[in-house]
Amino acid sequence: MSTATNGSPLRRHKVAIIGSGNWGSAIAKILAENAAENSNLFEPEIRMWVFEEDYQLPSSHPAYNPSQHSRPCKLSELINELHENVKYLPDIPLPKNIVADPSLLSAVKDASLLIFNVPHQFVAKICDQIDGKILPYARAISCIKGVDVSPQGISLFSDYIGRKLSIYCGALSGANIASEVALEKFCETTIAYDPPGTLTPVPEDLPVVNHELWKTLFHRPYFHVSMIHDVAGTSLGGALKNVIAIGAGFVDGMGWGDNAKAAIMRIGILEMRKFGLMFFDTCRSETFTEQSCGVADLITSCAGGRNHRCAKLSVAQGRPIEEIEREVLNGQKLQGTLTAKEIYEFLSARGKAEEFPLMTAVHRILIGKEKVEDIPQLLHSGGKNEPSMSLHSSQPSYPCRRAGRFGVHIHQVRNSLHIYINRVDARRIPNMISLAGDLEADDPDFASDAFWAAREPSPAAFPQGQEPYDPDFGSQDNQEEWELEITRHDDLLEEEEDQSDVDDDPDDADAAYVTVSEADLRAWVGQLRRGFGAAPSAFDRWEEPAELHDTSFYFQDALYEREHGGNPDTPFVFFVRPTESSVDLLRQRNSIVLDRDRQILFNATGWPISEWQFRLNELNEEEAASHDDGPRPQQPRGSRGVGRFRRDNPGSTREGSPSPSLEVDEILETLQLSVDDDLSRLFTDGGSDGSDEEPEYAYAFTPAASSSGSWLARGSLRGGSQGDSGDRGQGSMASPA
Ligand SMILES: NC(=O)C1=CN([C@@H]2O[C@H](COP(=O)(O)OP(=O)(O)OC[C@H]3O[C@@H](n4cnc5c(N)ncnc54)[C@H](O)[C@@H]3O)[C@@H](O)[C@H]2O)C=CC1
Ligand SMILES: O=C(CO)COP(=O)(O)O
Repeated sequence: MSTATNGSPLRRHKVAIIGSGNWGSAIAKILAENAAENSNLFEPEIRMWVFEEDYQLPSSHPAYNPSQHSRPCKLSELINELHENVKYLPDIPLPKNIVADPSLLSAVKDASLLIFNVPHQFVAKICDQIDGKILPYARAISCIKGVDVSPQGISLFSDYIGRKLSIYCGALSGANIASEVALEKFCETTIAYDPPGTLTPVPEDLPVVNHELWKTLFHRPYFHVSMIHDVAGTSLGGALKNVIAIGAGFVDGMGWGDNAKAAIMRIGILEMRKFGLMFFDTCRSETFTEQSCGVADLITSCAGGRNHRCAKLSVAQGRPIEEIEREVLNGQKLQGTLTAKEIYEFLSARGKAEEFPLMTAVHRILIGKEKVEDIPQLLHSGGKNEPSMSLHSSQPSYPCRRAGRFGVHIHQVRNSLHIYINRVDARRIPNMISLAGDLEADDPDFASDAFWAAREPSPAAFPQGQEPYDPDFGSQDNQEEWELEITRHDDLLEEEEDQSDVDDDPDDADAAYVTVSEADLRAWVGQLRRGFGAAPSAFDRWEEPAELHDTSFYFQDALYEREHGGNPDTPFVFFVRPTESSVDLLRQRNSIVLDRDRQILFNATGWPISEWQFRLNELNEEEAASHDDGPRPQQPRGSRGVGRFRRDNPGSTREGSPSPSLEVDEILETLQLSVDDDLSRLFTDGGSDGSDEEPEYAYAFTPAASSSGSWLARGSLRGGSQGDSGDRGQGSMASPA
């Protein structure tokens, strides 16, 4: 690592905040205070992007100067002159190291830490503007309370931002009414940050971006930060409570009193949690019940938030909420009205609106389809729609398939869940071990630190506590399997009676038996999936993501996707030996990276990893079948060339060795894929440097829709020529030796 002689990194992070509304300005104040106090880590100046507008400073303002302020001035100029956001956060002095910048591009230029803090309806446009204009190794936090809903499904703004800009974005959310925070009244907040291991590395001369760094940037004596990993739960808490707060405002507007509001809040938190667990399989139940971003934010928002206030006034005065918003908020924006609509449309499209009676009622009242007076009836369904956590569903079951070389296999045997996982795969799953350690253990050995210590990969494998890319991944040495058998609490008795039926092996030192609550089980399965790179945008395809079935979870997803037709635009990239620069480009292009043995190294596509595994297994099977119905012959490493394909003769001309492993043109045809021209620039001719090394071919597929012809780029990458391995911090991907 490049450091000064005293061991400190050579450079400091430059922080930019995108947004300068009520919360944007309050957060900018916090950032500026902490940047000034931690000048070893951060450049003191905080750039704050201001959506420019003219503002007439009131003559009552103490700094009003008739020669300057008699006419409307640019808001950014007023902020820089008066060190106060006179429109969106009046009467709060801002630190002088905040620089208001009306140019978005100039505000984000050279910033390695980006804080997004705008009303959610403006995010897409902002991302469009800065796409490709930010540092590739930037890391971000979204303070936005909303969700991104499109016809394809729902995703978190943190994910949206990350995907759009090819960076990683975590989330900050909490019980944080901006005006109170700005007055430095004590509160708590939650920051969720859980980056994958495949990002463009943060340069070594900058401080490592981890939980500690984010905490240093945000924590204040009056603003207590709790760092967690559950980005979905954190973001959803902030987004969904806005809808519930409108419901609370309705009943307050009716004057129904505190009991009624408590009922709304109780049902609200259950619906929020149910929504999170149903549609986001990394979501943890306790994020809603234990964190500031969950129940605490719901309480404060139902008491003093803008959504609550405007809904209450709207009912009390019998006027549309939009009118009240314009009248009382002076340009600030409600998030709950739009979120209510988005959530309703999302649920309706999936036939789930009835299962969320409160959120549904709020939206239908807002659009005039129901009456506030009818809220009690709308919520009462004889318990039918009470948010519940049933594990059983009417999902079809699919035949179980073995995940084979792809590491994890999850299989239900009677009432328990068997997870087979190899050691290297386990390493790739952040927190898997600590998560398992958290579970209530049935077996004292399993619970013991020694059990896990014996299995924990060496700390060297986790620089700065992060998971690295493992160049040995897939090698024979690392195929040792663990078997974890997980049993639900409520099935324990039954299970005990039936022990003889359970497929276990008490002599197997790597087998462990855990009793797990349903919430933990869901979270854990989510964690497993996410560890394998399942893109969050795929979550909406899993109607009941963590249901137990007599089948493998992975293939259920894959089959579900297949049955529903899939997406012809889904990219498919098959690639060998990633280098840092190529990985970077492939990430930007929604690609998946495989190694020579078709092990998935990372997945930056919108498809769940399961889909890839499914396809790859199919390929393996087809391939095996095409070899005298026997197993695929093992090729020495580096020799698994697949033949050469030329653009001028689409998908048919081959030279060099015939393909022992893959009929690429058939795949292209079957999957209706073509190759992205741009990707071909990644590849150089293997062996042209005179080395003896076998060229390692790269296969890059992108959707046919993006290109008129169907052809394949061919190239090879030479391993180990990429210089900096960048094996530090989250997001590093070491160059193969
Ligand atoms: N205000 C609060 O107490 C809290 C707000 N939040 C969340 O923070 C996010 C940002 O909210 P606030 O800072 O309060 O914003 P705000 O409600 O003060 O909204 C006004 C902001 O939107 C900007 N704006 C208006 N039109 C725009 C456009 N076309 N493009 C881009 N920007 C435009 C304005 O310049 C101003 O900065 C929201 O998601 C909100 O839910 C989170 C915690 C507390
Ligand atoms: O999120 C908030 C408090 O945590 C503020 O909510 P409102 O947008 O309803 O004011």
